[in-house]
Amino acid sequence: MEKKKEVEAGTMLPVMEAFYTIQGEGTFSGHPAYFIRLGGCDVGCVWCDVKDSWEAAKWPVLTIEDIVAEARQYPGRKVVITGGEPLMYNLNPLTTLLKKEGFTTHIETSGAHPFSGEFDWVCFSPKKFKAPHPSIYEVANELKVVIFHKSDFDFAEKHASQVNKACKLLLQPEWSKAKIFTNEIITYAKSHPNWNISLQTHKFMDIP
Ligand SMILES: C[S@@+](CC[C@H](N)C(=O)[O-])C[C@H]1O[C@@H](n2cnc3c(N)ncnc32)[C@H](O)[C@@H]1O
Ligand SMILES: Nc1nc2[nH]cc(C(=O)O)c2c(=O)[nH]1
Ligand code: SF4
Ligand SMILES: [Mg+2]
Repeated sequence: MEKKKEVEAGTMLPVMEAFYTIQGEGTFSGHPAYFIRLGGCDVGCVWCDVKDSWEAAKWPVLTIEDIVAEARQYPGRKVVITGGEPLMYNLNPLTTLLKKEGFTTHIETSGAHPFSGEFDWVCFSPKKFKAPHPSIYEVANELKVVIFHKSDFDFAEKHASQVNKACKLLLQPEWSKAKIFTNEIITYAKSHPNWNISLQTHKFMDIP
């Protein structure tokens, strides 16, 4: 099969980078995990911290067998699929293989494309720049809203009203605005205790 067809089928995927680190954000913050960062994103967040990932064509296209073989080199068995926007791709073949090899599968997504893949943990981080696809709301395990502007608290509540009942609710300061918004987020969580705070702890630790 030619590469383009393989990518459409999800049997080959553009990989910007893959690295073994500590999950810095969300419910699993502090847990060792192997990150697979897929290339390509069409959401266009002004404050995105990996704008380099946006152009899919820049990154090598690898077979899912090679991607999983690399992950197996490390002792951890949690894999986080991120990007870019990983749901631009059919993630069924990659996650099926990861699970067959004994990995627990997590995803970081804006939800802007139809959901695919078999995941143990779904982090849904909706964006104003491209509306989520309806398929994400019932599968999300955590709703992680980045706070960049005052209006993002209302945006967070709007999405909280649409996710499933078990979904955890997290507010994460946008990194460059953290000085301004962290106090507001603390005040908000104390008065709306259904919300918890997520920080990008890997940036404080200066690790990938
Ligand atoms: C780079 S994104 C990749 C996955 C997917 N495209 C998404 O946005 O969820 C990974 C996580 O980082 C968050 N993020 C990106 N830039 C950020 C920033 N400047 N400050 C705080 N969080 C950020 C996103 O909201 C998302 O939860
Ligand atoms: N350590 C670490 N934790 C993370 N959690 C989500 C990340 C992401 O970019 O998806 C990320 C990341 O880039 N590094
Ligand atoms: S959806 Fe994710 S990868 Fe895409 S621009 Fe936004 S933060 Fe960056
Ligand atoms: Mg990151």
